[in-house]
Amino acid sequence: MQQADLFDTASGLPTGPEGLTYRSDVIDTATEAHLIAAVDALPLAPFRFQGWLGKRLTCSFGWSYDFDTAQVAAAPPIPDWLMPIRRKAAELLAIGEAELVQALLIRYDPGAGIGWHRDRPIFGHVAGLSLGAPATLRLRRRRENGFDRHPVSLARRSLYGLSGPVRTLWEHSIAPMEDTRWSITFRSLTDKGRRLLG
Ligand SMILES: O=C(O)CCC(=O)C(=O)O
Ligand SMILES: [Fe+2]
Repeated sequence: MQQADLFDTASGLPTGPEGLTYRSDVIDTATEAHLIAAVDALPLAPFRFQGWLGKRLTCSFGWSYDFDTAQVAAAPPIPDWLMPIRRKAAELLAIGEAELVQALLIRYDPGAGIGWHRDRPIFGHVAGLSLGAPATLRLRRRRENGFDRHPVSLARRSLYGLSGPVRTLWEHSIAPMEDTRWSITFRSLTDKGRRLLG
C-alpha cells in the first residue's frame, strides 16, 4: 500500500494527512464551561435522521447545513460571543476570520456520533473546537485495496483544522460518544459555494 504521504521522508515519522492541523489548549477551562452553557442555551434541534446518529443536536449560524441533508439555507448571523473562537479558528487555518462565514454547533449526547462523510463541496476550510468529553476524529481515504486511516485524538479545548487534501480527499467521522461532547465548527466557502450562495 502506498502511504508515503503519511510519513516524513527524512525522519520516517508519521506526519498525518496533508492539510491537517491541530492545536491544544486554545481556551481555558472557565471559557470552556461558559461556551458549553452558551451552546446548551441555544435552540439545539435534533438532526431529523431516524437512527443511531439521531442523538446529535445542532444549531447553525451564517448558513445552515447538515452533512446528509441536501439543504443549505441562510441562518442567523454568527453571534458576537463566537467571534473570539472564530478568530482562533482562522489563525489555525491561516486565513482571514471573515472568510469563516458558517458556524455549526453540535452536542453529542451519549450514543451520538457522526458517520463517514466529507463536508459539502460549497464549504472550504473547516476548523473545529472540542468541548467536554475527548473524542477521536477518524480519518480515512479510499485506496485501491481498502483505506488509509489516520485517527486524531481531539482533547477538550483543542482546535483541529481541515484544509487541502485532508478536507477534499479524506472522509471523517466520530464514533458514538460515551460522554457528552460539544463541538463548534467554522467553515469558509469555496468558489463554488460563493457562486451558489452569493
Ligand atoms: O464535531 C465535530 O468536530 C465534527 C463535525 C462534522 O464533521 C460536521 O458537522 O461536518
Ligand atoms: Fe464534517
